[in-house]
Amino acid sequence: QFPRQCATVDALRSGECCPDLSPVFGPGTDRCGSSSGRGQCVPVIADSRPHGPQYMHDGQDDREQWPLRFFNRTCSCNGNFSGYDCGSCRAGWSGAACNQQIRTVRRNLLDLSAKERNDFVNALHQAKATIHPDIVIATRRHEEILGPDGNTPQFENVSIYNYFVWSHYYSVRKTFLGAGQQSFGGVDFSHEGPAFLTWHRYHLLQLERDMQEMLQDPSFALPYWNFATGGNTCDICTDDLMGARSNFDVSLISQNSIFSQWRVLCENLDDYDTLGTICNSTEGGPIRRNPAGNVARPMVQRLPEPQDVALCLEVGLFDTPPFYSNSTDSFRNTVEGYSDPSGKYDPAVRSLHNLAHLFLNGTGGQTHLSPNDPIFVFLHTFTDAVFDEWLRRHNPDISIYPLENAPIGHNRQYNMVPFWPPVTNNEMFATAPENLGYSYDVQWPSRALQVTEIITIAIVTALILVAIIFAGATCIVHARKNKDELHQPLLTDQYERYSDDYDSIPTPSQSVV
Ligand SMILES: O=C1C=c2cc(C(=O)O)[nH]c2=CC1=O
Repeated sequence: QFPRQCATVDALRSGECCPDLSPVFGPGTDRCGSSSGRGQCVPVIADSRPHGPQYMHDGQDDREQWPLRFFNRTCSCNGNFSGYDCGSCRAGWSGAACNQQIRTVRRNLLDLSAKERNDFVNALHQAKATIHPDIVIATRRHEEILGPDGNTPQFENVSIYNYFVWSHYYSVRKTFLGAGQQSFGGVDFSHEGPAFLTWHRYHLLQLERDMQEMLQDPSFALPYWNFATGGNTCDICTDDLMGARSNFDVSLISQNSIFSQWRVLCENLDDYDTLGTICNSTEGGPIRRNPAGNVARPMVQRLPEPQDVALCLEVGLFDTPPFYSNSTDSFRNTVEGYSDPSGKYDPAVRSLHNLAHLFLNGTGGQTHLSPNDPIFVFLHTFTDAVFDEWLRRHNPDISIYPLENAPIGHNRQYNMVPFWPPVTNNEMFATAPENLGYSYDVQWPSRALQVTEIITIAIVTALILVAIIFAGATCIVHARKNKDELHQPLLTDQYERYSDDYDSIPTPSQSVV
């Protein structure tokens, strides 16, 4: 969440987090890379527009108006420069001057070669074991952040992958309302609202960026898992990818997979919620996963169908009031999985993203823990691919993203919790290839016709056939009539001539005797 340089008593007391980039002339001489024109230290802008009625404990949570409870000054970087000290580049740019455009391609995990699979799994494992070079995590709420003596900042180192896990936990944690009081769970800064898609997009970008730096490979891209197979097996749960099932315990990962050695973060929810502490970097038990194994909920024993993706891409509105998990005809609520795939809200439904989580039935199915299972990364890159395809097809104006009255954390200009430097939902609401430097290599399913559509098409086709037959018959009748009319003058002539002749024949009375 915060740069190591800012996890100090001085920085926390001053509220300023503007680290030096390369302070050759002493501390404070190159804040935000100002000496090379990369950026400057500015006041933080935090969203103060009203949020929705779901949260009613204003004043009691450090995540309100993020990140003002901790810092009110930050670096603002110029041009393509980016990062907490303006020492890195905006997504999609690289090079010392951040003027080289890059475009990475996120591919289907199943399309990776044996070597690519091996390299990728090793890279993830390296991220699990490598201390994040820049970021440390808070282990106490702001009230206790300087420690019992007021002089010991309560921050810890965390690995690159565990930071990914921790940031998700921090965004969904309950609001602590005081010792002996029940913590408030009706708050979620990354789910059940319009920021679901923008938040998870940035979450992935941050992991991808951290891994690119760790590997010194700007072309490194996270693959995706196309979970919409309609099947009841996890096709990426093989030992060369996410790990097969253990032969000894149905809910563990096979020992042939490196992921069987991973240990999870943020398990002790009850402690955090009753003591008012925050998950730290201490790891606990193994990843649990039992795909399709939830016998108590048959509905989550199958993955979403390809058709579900095709249908949800047709939902035209990004989100609808109340911008929550009961929104209907909302693309966001549909792909998140609280509506049926055509967009109709139904409290009994779990579809798409939610269904894929619940299908995993273990660590990956519990919101405070789910990123501990690396499948989370690929489940979410696919969800992000659907979001990007929706943006491409519908080309929405940003004005459709609610500015206010969305659940707390979800307004358009809200800084996403707990990312640093501050980044708004707004900034992630744009097509990825053009604005963020990555694209997806996906074949989208075309939508199968529904029964009502087949009936409508049959009726219209029948009507058209009847019309054609009727028109044909009318033509024939007209043609015959025309033909008759063509012949008629001759007959008339004849008749007239005949009549003339007839007229000219003297009647008996006229006969000259
Ligand atoms: O990790 C997650 C787990 C989830 C479970 C549901 C549900 O619908 O019950 N939703 C989830 C979202 C997650 O991110």
